[in-house]
Amino acid sequence: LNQVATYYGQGAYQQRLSTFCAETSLDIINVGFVDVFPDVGLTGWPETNFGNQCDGSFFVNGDETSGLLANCHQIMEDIPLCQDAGKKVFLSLGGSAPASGQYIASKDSADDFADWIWGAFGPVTPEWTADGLPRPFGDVVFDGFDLDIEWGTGFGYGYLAKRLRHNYDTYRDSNPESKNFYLSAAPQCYLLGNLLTEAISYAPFDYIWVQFYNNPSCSANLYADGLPGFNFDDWVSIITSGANPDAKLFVGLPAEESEAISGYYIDSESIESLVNKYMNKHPKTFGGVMLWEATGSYNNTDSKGNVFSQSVKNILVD
Ligand SMILES: CNC(=N)NC(=O)NC
Repeated sequence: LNQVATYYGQGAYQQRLSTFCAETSLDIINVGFVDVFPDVGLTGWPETNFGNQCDGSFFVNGDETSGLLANCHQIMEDIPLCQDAGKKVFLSLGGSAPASGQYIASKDSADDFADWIWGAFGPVTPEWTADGLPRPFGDVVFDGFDLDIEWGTGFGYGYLAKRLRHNYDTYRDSNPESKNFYLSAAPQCYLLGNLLTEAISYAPFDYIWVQFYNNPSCSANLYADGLPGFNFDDWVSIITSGANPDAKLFVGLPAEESEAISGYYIDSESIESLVNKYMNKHPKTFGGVMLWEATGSYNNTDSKGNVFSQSVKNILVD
């Protein structure tokens, strides 16, 4: 079924996550971000940033203060509400800042990073807690992990994704009753020098939400303006020739005018035309729409009082 995905964690004056758990149009919520990776993180741990949602205290690692937020109680309390409402909640790695944060030094450190993320944010294991390692969201178990890679050289992200998949598969082999886990990625829409296309060819992602905004050569506004360049077809080819040819491709779009560079927001009429064309052109690969981001969508209501994600959902399912 065509789904709506969004991001939560960086919205201006955002409300707690439960507000968006109650939004029936949202199917997948990416909570962002793990914005600094261990090779460059304080004390060798990843660092996190969830906007206005935490109390500013950080975990201590040995006798050093890390950059890992320790008290984000509202997010911890609310993720189960979203999951009970049938939504998938992913933890997003990356984000748009800091530029220096998304560095992976080697394959070994990519594997170590994946193991750390799995231990801290995946299923609760006695070993992890016995080692006194942190569970920033307690017993909350994310449904998957998202790579929102905006910076770096491209190195390591495929290894990171593949190791996460390995960890899922190993865990499910010994816990066959456990829920499924998912991998997603949010590449920019340009192809030359793209930081995630190699990872997509190497590791089996389940969802690819391409950022068809803020990029002059390939964004959705070109389609809306009747101009060439919108490259959804190219992304279908990348996915169908990648490690998971059945991955779903989402059209990534701004949720309101102010959440993208001027000119890149397209309205629901344009989205309806674009969705109708590409959903029918690629029925197997078309998966839905991703909106950046939840608070912007919530503030962007139409004449009928529908928030933007609801307008988009109505287009997808009608
Ligand atoms: C300002 N940062 C972003 N727009 N980031 C994204 O859209 N990530 C999917």
